[in-house]
Amino acid sequence: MSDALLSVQDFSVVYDVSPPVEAVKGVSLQLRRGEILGLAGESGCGKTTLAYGIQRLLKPPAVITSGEVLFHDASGEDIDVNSLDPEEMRRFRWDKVSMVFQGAMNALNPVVQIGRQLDDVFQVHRPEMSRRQRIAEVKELLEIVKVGEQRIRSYPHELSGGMRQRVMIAMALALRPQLMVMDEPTTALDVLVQREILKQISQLRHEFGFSVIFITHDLPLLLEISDRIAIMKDGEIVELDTAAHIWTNPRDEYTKTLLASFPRLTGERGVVVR
Ligand SMILES: Nc1ncnc2c1ncn2[C@@H]1O[C@H](COP(=O)(O)OP(=O)(O)OP(=O)(O)O)[C@@H](O)[C@H]1O
Repeated sequence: MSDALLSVQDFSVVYDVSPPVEAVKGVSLQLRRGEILGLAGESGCGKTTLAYGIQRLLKPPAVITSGEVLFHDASGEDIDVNSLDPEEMRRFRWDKVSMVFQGAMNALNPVVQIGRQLDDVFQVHRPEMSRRQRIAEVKELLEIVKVGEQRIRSYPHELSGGMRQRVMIAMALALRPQLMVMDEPTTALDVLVQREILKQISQLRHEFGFSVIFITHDLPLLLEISDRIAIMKDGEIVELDTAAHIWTNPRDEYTKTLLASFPRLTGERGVVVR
């Protein structure tokens, strides 16, 4: 596929405990450049293990037992993620991929102004930038995520939960990654704030061209935001299709069960403009 960003082939992860847990079993998928791929499925089906595993973020007792992960870099180079040494892996994670975790907004340092925390990202990873350039970038980022540059000197506690999560998204965007992995990024927020943020993520990926892997057990939410959705069950992807097809024409029995477990309030799909 010419517009693929990530190709995952026969990827398996086992937690080496007694008895061993086969958390991800022979998963293959391709993520396209600029798309939002939703990863859905009930708790424990392996979503997080898969998303972390393809970035090699898992720790023992997790063992990757099979699989290839190829990152098709914007430069044209194909990067075999499994073959990177620790230093290359560290740089790969910062330069190409970024993560937004559930409750990430609580990860901000409470005693440091948010502008300063964003500035730190550039100081560490773009040491060649001048102070003036960094401040300009930080202000721009705060504008992009609609926090507003006037908040540059705010402390986290002076911001709402939604605003803090936007700051975390700004941080994830800072180095212009090609892939953003979001693990239940808006779960802790109320529904309206959540929608606003999702809408913005969707617009930003058009603007900046990054792809998103969006993990949640909230299938209705995924139907709104995703281009395609992978449904996981017991470590396997049982169906992968466009959000429209999953909604109107689910083929797998488990997908149907999952859809039926959510009330259909409006009968229509989609509040978020994709
Ligand atoms: N450190 C661990 N040791 C042993 N088993 C684990 C470990 N971490 C996860 N598992 C098991 O691996 C399976 C997949 O877990 P995973 O967290 O990837 O699922 P998930 O779909 O992301 O769930 P959730 O939505 O609850 O986060 C589960 O059966 C879980 O119990």
